[in-house]
Amino acid sequence: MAQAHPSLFTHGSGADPAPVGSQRVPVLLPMPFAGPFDYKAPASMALQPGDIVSVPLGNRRETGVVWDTHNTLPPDLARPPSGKTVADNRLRSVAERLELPPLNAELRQFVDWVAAYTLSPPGMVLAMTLRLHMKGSTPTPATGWIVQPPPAELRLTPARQKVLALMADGVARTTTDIASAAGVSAGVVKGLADAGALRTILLEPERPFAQPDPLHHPPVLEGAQKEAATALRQSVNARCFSVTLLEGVTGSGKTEIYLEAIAACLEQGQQALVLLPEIALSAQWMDRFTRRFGVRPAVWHSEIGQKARRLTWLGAADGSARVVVGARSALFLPFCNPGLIIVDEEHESLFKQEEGVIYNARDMAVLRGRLAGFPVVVVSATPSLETLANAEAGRYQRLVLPTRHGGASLPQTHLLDMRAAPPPRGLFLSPQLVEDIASTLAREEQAMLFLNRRGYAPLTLCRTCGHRMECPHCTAWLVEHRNRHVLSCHYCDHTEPMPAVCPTCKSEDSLTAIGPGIERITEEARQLFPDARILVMSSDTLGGPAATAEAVAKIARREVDLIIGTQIVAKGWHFPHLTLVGIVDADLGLGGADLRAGERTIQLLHQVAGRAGRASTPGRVVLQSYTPEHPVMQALLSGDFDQFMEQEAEQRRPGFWPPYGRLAALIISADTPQAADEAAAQFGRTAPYGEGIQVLGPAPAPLAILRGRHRRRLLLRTWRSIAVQPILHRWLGLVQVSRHVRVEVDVDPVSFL
Ligand SMILES: Nc1ncnc2c1ncn2[C@@H]1O[C@H](COP(=O)(O)OP(=O)(O)OP(=O)(O)O)[C@@H](O)[C@H]1O
Ligand SMILES: [Zn+2]
Repeated sequence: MAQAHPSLFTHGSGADPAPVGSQRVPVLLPMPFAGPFDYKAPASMALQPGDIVSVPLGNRRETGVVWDTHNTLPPDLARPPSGKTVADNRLRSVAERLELPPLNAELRQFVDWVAAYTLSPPGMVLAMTLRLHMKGSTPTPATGWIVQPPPAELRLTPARQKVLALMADGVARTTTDIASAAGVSAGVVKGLADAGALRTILLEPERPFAQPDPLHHPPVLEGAQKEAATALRQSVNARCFSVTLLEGVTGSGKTEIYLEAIAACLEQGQQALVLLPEIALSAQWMDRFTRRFGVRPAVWHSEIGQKARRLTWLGAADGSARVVVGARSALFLPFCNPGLIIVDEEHESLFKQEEGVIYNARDMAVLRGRLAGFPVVVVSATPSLETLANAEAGRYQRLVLPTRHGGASLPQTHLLDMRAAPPPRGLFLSPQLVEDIASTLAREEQAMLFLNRRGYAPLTLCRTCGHRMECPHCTAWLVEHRNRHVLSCHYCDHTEPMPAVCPTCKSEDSLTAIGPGIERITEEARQLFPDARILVMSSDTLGGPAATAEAVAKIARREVDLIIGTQIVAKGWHFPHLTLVGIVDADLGLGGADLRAGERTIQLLHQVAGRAGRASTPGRVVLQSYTPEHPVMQALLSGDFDQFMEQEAEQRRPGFWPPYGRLAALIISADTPQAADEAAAQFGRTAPYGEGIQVLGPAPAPLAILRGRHRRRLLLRTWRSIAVQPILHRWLGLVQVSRHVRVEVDVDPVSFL
């Protein structure tokens, strides 16, 4: 596995002669190299795989992990061997072993597999695991003292005897603690240490995590809930790999039920991880957890701050963080005793990381469970076709909660044909929907309008010359944000002031907003319902978790009448007084050639609809659509999600589209269209072929220019029985691209942009 140091890495101090009794170890660095580098270490360091070490690299010091010398990958995923071995006498030395818990074998294997599956450098996957306090200074953990058998000649003074009596219990203590507890000076402690009667030991790290109590407040379960909870508890108690799909209509108690699986996991002393698609929107979830277990869970996401990251990382590693709830990256925490992973809203595309290591956290959670031998539970009201196919094939167990908890009924759905009853010109809410909102507000119930589009208008057009305002760096229209008087690109950071005249024909007052974003819907709603208390929920208006939590609390306190929001409002919120959900543009998302456009639309709209009528008052959902005959609209109307998914399956099966076949995308990007075309053509010429193997493209990506880079795509499609990784390895090996061309590999693509 280990590969040669490029000469770059052996300059500087040069190689020291290998001392007798030194050990040769591969060290994986959190960087995009093809594999670990060999280093040498004095045998006295006694390095083991998993130890976190500091090593020289060029003239820097880097933190890495002693890696395994043997290959842990299955043949399908194995990489072609790389590099040659460096001679012993040219090896550089490991500088030190850091006082951090080692990465266990299960995690190292997981890193290797994820790297191999996604065709990423293993160091980049390791970086996700190490990403904590490694940058900058390593923390110096507190050290203390512990007794060891004293040498025979130890001189025993009364002060020393006091210390030894205190320390006889074997508990480690700091110098200060010993001095004050034994009533002696610090010098006495030092004297005993120098005499060999005490030795230093690392003190246990801080334990900031209170222990969740599985018996704190268990729910009363009946019927299907009880059966599902029992089945989940059995899976957890079996302590072996399994995957269970927990499927249930919105408001059926899925969260409540998987908390029971966590309780079972806690009861047997293991750790549980819960992955949520958007942890910043989890205020209500945290409260539920706290009610159930008496304490808050450990939290992991990109915005928790250095200290919290470090503590959670160490808590995962030493087992003191018993339950971690996090975004997808939490999957790479070094759990010492994992017993369960829950993937809530498993169908969410947010589980797919689209940059750096391109991976799907749901699928990799299943992999981690398989490698380490513990159960994984995937949860959804509208499972992905991938998961349904796994359930159908018997690979996943399937548990179903068919009804809402507490006798609440599912909302009634009404489909408004916008062709027959259009809104007034320039407006977007149809008379019927307006009437529904008015009567809901009159009953002092809450209503919600959903439109998955930020800003005021998605397109600004010159009425005189037809010029469209586009991003100078992307193939995308600029979105008007009227509150801020700017046009902004939703794919890059570009923002510009709203121009007064058309940039092309210089006409004044000719630029027109086309189509609605939620700002525009809000404007319309304010005119229609001047007395309503309106709350806008989008990432533009909610600055972060605290603001979101406050907004949610306001809704719960009934200080809001009408909620207007983007997909943020679709999340698992429980708003008991919300009885009407209006979907402004149900067709949005169905355009384009995305394989999963229909599936994704139904999942999103079903989830939004599920916010209505969750308590005693029944809910109502109004869908505004210009294509009411579309199968997605019909399925939303009938509520027959299963039937819709069966139709989806029938459409994908014959062409070997996932989940009945495999896909991998190559995304080629370059500074100029020529360079991109040239590289893409090379991949086209060397494209793999054979029975069950097909390559589509090269073709310009729908986002043909992104952040100034020109993008081309190729799509490899194979039969399910054919692994794409070896094909991709061979293919990538055939093409030499220039340094300015970037090739990204996306195995199991979710986005086709
Ligand atoms: N057995 C139970 N005892 C008491 N309350 C329950 C029980 N089951 C569910 N609930 C309550 O019913 C509401 C809906 O449950 P929950 O949020 O778990 O459903 P869900 O299926 O996860 O919903 P969604 O998919 O819409 O997020 C919650 O307020 C929850 O606390
Ligand atoms: Zn842009």
